[in-house]
Amino acid sequence: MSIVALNDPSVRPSIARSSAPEPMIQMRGVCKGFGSGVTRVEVLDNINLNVREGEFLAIVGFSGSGKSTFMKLLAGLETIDQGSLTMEGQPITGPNPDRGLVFQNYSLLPWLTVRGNIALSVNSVFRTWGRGERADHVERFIEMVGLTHAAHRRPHELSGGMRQRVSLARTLAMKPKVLLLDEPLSALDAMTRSVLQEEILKIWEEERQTCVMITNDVDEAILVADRIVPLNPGPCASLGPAFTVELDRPRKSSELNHSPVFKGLRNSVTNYLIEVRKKHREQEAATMATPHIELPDLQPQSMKLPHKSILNSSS
Ligand SMILES: Nc1ncnc2c1ncn2[C@@H]1O[C@H](COP(=O)(O)OP(=O)(O)OP(=O)(O)O)[C@@H](O)[C@H]1O
Repeated sequence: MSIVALNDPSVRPSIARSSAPEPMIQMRGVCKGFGSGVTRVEVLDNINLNVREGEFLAIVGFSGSGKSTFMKLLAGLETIDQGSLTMEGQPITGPNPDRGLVFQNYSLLPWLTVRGNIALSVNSVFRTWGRGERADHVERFIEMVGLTHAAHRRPHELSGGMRQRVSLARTLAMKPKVLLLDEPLSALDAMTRSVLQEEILKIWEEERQTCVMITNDVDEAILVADRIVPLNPGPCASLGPAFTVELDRPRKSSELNHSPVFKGLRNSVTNYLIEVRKKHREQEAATMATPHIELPDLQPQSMKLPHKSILNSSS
């Protein structure tokens, strides 16, 4: 396991080496906040990150730290306030089929079947392809996520895990250069989650797309990723040190549990997260501590009014 401090100014970023290939995604000094005036929230602060072509990168962090905001910036659904964010050297200014996003909440069209939902995306991206070619492509991705038997069903006839598979197939079928996975499995039960983790991994091993996955599950991050980067607690969340996952592929969760490398890495990442949260809470407590205020020595006055009889008008 090796650790590279991304935010440590003494560590030279990889772009400084002329022989290094240009990263697929590059973030430099990225800041993002919402609102204005007193309601302004600074969510992300000085984010610096390179994602290499073909790399599987996992971002782990706490709830509310800004993980979805981070992903929306990569997807082009939100724009940065400061810094630079590029893909293949070009600024990311809006959504693009080159960046496919899979959400936690699969937004499938309820009136279309599994096949129809996937075909809709395929038809919109591959307009120049012949009808047969597009249909074959759709079937290939239905098969890839193991839904051939349910291709004719509508979303309400599917389980949560099956819907998430459709969502994944729909995005994969558009052949994005970068796959963005925003906690795609967090709404699923442990068993389904574990099956889908291995499926995502299998598909990624076949396709080797650049992939950025957000997760709050350290074990999941180690199973899938080449590198794990923690997102420190917000507001003003910054990235922590990158942990390299030095485990051979293909990986299986049942086998990893016995690996000393896995256990060591899990301890390192978890300890980092615990420590950073503890520090954050201490800082919060220090800033929220009530200042000692000297009150003036005032004597209470009687607020009693002279006695009056109140007569009921109806009597
Ligand atoms: N459009 C928005 N307008 C105002 N504030 C926002 C907006 N989007 C996010 N925020 C705020 O930014 C902060 C981070 O939100 P975000 O959804 O990115 O966190 P998260 O880490 O994904 O959270 P969770 O794990 O709970 O989904 C929160 O305080 C949230 O209220």
